Amino acid sequence: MTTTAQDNSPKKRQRIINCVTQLPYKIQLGESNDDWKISATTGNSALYSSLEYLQFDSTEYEQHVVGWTGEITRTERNLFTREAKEKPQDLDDDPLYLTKEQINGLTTTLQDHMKSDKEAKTDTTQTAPVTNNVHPVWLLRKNQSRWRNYAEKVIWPTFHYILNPSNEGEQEKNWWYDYVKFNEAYAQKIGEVYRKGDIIWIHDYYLLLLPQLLRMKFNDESIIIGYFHHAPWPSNEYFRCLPRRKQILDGLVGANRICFQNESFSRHFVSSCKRSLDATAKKSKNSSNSDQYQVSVYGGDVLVDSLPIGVNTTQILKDAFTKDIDSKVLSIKQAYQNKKIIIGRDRLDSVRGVVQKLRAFETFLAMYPEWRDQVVLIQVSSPIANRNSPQTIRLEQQVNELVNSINSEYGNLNFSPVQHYYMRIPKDVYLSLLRVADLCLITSVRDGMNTTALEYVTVKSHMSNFSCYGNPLILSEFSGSSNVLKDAIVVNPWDSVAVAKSINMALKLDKEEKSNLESKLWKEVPTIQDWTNKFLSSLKEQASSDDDVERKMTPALNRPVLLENYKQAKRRLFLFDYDGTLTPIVKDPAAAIPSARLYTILQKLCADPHNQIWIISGRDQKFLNKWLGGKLPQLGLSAEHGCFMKDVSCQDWVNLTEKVDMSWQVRVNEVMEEFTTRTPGSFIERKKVALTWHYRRTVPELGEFHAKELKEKLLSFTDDFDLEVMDGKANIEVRPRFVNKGEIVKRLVWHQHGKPQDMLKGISEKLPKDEMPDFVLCLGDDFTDEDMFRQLNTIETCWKEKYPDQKNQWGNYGFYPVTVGSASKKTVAKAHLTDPQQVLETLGLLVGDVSLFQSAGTVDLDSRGHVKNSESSLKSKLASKAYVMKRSASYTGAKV
Ligand SMILES: O=P(O)(O)OC[C@H]1O[C@H](O[C@H]2O[C@H](CO)[C@@H](O)[C@H](O)[C@H]2O)[C@H](O)[C@@H](O)[C@@H]1O
Ligand SMILES: [Mg+2]
Repeated sequence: MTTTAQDNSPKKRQRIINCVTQLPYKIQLGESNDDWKISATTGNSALYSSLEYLQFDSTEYEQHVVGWTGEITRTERNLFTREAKEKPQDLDDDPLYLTKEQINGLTTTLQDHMKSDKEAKTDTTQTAPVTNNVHPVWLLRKNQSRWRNYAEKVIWPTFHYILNPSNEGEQEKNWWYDYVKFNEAYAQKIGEVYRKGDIIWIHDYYLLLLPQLLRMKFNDESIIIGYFHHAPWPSNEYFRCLPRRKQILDGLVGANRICFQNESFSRHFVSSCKRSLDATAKKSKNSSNSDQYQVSVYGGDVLVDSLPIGVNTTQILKDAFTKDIDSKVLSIKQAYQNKKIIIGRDRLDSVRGVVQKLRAFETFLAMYPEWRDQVVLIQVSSPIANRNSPQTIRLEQQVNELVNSINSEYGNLNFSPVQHYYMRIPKDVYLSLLRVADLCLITSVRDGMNTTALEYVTVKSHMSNFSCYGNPLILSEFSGSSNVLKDAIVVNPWDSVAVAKSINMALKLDKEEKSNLESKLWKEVPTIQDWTNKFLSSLKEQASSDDDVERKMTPALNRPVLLENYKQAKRRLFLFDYDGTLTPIVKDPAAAIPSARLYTILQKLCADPHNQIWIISGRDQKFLNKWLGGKLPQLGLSAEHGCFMKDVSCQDWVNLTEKVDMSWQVRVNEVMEEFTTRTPGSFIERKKVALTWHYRRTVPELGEFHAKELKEKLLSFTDDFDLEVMDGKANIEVRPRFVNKGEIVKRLVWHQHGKPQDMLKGISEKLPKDEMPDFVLCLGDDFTDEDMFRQLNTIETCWKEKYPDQKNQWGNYGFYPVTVGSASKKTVAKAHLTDPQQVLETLGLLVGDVSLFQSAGTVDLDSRGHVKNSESSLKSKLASKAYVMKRSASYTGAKV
């Protein structure tokens, strides 16, 4: 018998960086500025129980939580009782200048809090405690709720099918800038925490830009980012109303996996990507037999699917069946003796359907007089944060009016059929209500997942003394939960009569019918442990499958560095491809003409004497002259992938292929014509030298199939002529091998900056470094542009040897070879921008045409959300110092 040695060493756990909108704590600051009060927040119970599970019970993962501190409020002591209570101070006016020590102090307090939670909650020591695992995002500024505005006032309504007139006015623009900064602040914090091999998990719609920002930040091809969307995702007809729809989608598709609460939300998302990003998608089934999509966008792939969130069923049952709650259940029962109890608990906002519920209940009492005086509806409505908005005030009025009218119509001096509590209730009261209920009524008109429904079914799965087992649930078909709890009594909340009939039917169910329903429903409740593990293990799988194929992810272009380098450089060279880089790809080549915005930006770039701008394209001279050279003679042009050149501020073209034998054109043309006849919709673009066969307008499958065949046929004889056959974007191009875009780049970089070109002369590698460019931005989208990037990389290697001491402050020579397309595209470029729109935004940034916060990833921020080293950042630092001095003086009695 052989024995195997047991490995007792602790297993290395997979690190997870879990990014949530807000840490699960409410943070209050006492008058002394050092006295922190930390308590658990309410809401988001499902998500926070997933954090708890990873924190306390998971042996497989080491969790690090990154989250905003939330609005920090101040407390003051009551003079008589000495009790601390929230100061009714306007948060908008509190600048919250905290010193580094105070911030560190609070971070430690939060970490200790988490640790003591662990000690209190676990009785096992199977996992090593991770102490430094709470990483607060500090965004201390006046008006702390500013960070919520865009998410809550623009995104949330649209995602819940509420269209507010958006005029992209000043206010909304500022909200957007704050939203961008909020996401940037997370990227920065994650930058401090991230280690190679970590999995990053991002939650919900406050952080839609974060996936792409992280790609931009980390030069780590193996980084795995998962995003879970807790809210509904609307149909594209709604989503496309968002003025920033493209930036939002661009931000999200930086993730490897995007997951939703149900299949219809993921379908809507895919449709938004198809319409707004021109993405394609392949549908299949995942291991749980639900739809998943491989969405190809900007040449890379993202996995999109759904996984409904769950609740911590074990904990709920443990908490709900205690002696204390038994006695609470009994008191409620006694208060409503011989009456059926219907319960509802919702946030009072326009989508939770409280108004619909009350209308349905009113209809029920009208339709079924026999139930009057026999049924009570206990409705708990919790107030939302922004109670002062006109919509909320109107909603409160509507609810009050309905409650009053039902109670005056169907109640009497001793009894009111609707008991409305407009307040937040403690957990034990909530659990008592779930237990005591004969029926739970959920009539939301839109939600992602209604956890009350899941918690109710969980509680009803348990036998207890009060014959509360298995009571039914009425659930709105518009709630995300109806996709999960398929055996609930599903209703349309807008149809009061149908809901009334369902209430009647539900209350009349006998014990056996109820028990049957519950046993089906109970099986349908997902647990939070399962949800967390499934989500993370699929990300782990993705990470390991990507290891196999040695996936290389290209980081997004670091725009703060680019901008800084641009400002400092004196000899700037721009090398731009045209189609797919400066203009989007369109069906008809003749229609791909420069936009007014492109002209403006090129004009501004050209106007700076430090800049030399070249367009290096596959297009012919005629096209480039007509649309670019003719309008901006300062541009240098190169046509047909390097066959022709026109220097900056010069009219004449030089043909670099003059001495080449062109007899191959006849043969290539013949073959291309044969394929054009066989492939309806295809055509040949005949340039001076190159020939291009286009198949964008064919039936896609046929075009692709014939393109492959054509390429093989051309390759069989092109070697004899030393030709290159290139796979372009829905085209096959042929041109002489010895010219390519890389050759042009070589000539332009190894050149005295600003001096005219001698096109027929070779290059000299003996030039002093300070006569050549100190900033080269090279942008291209296509296979042929790789020659440019490769050339720049070669020159960089050469310069490293030749001029090792002449690097700039970033440790390089200012070369930016950037591909236009997704991060997962195969390229030798060092960075990527997603599409021509992002190209223009980036160039706009350089010429001061675009605000720093128009799009994400343009600047670095300080911990208060100011641009690092900017005037406002410095001002804020000074104000903070003055504030701290004043405070300490007021404590010591000294004068400042
Ligand atoms: O080097 P580029 O400036 O990127 O030019 C490459 C080719 O672009 C053009 O074709 C491509 O763009 C068309 C317009 O969007 C599109 O309809 C076509 O399917 C693409 O292949 C151009 O027609 C070619 O001559 C260029 O070589
Ligand atoms: Mg191109």
